[in-house]
Amino acid sequence: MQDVGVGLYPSMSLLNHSCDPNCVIVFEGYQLLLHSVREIHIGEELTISYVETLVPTRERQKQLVRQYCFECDCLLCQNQEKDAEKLAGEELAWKEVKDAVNEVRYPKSKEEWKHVLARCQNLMSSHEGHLPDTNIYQLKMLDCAMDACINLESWEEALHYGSRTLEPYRRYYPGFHPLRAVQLMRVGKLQYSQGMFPQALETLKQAYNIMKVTHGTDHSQMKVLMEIKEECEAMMRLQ
Ligand SMILES: C[S@@+](CC[C@H](N)C(=O)[O-])C[C@H]1O[C@@H](n2cnc3c(N)ncnc32)[C@H](O)[C@@H]1O
Repeated sequence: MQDVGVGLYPSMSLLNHSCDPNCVIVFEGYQLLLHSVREIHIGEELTISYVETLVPTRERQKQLVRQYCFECDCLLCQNQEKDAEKLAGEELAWKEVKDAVNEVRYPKSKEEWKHVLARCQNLMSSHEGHLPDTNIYQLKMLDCAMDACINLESWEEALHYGSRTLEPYRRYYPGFHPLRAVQLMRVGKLQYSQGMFPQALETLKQAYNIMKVTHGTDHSQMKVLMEIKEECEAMMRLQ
């Protein structure tokens, strides 16, 4: 798996969509990089996902029709795998969480982040036991709470929310997925910040194994990842 040789493809805009694609596109500054995420046979079509694959089949399909005017009939759309799990829990609860998460606009100040965090904390405590972390709206809220805590420099609480996202990320972004690599890296950094060096190293190694495929070893994010990994190893040698 490697750089797909974009030279063969005159333009990335020629790539068709699959909800289970064999390639991903990642940014490097203003550059777009195309990487294969599984073995591709000669003559096989290269595909990317045009939409966030986390959302259930019906929503992905609606978005593809609305934005790209076609109906997807990939295998994932046909078997609707994981849809039930993605919407597990009480419907009234996840609909409230979905609305709340969709309302969040990127906060511009600490006060706004505090407000976002308080909203997430209230929702999580009122729906405790009614929504599993595998529900995608609960998952989005955990991500949102993690972002808020990072912006408010509440590292321990950020790690609490981030750790809870890892298992759902593993289920919903299997194989090599850039979002899972970045999430593992974020959680690994938080573990490092809390002095949890062996755990951080393990998480960062998982991030590395995915990122070398999705981003490539020369990517700037990979260099940042290697630096933290090395710092972590140094701290472990000192202990
Ligand atoms: C960015 S273009 C992709 C290249 C396009 N197929 C071409 O030959 O120029 C996006 C358009 O390709 C078509 N397309 C992409 N993926 C598709 C898929 N999985 N099934 C059907 N049509 C698709 C849709 O018409 C969509 O609006």
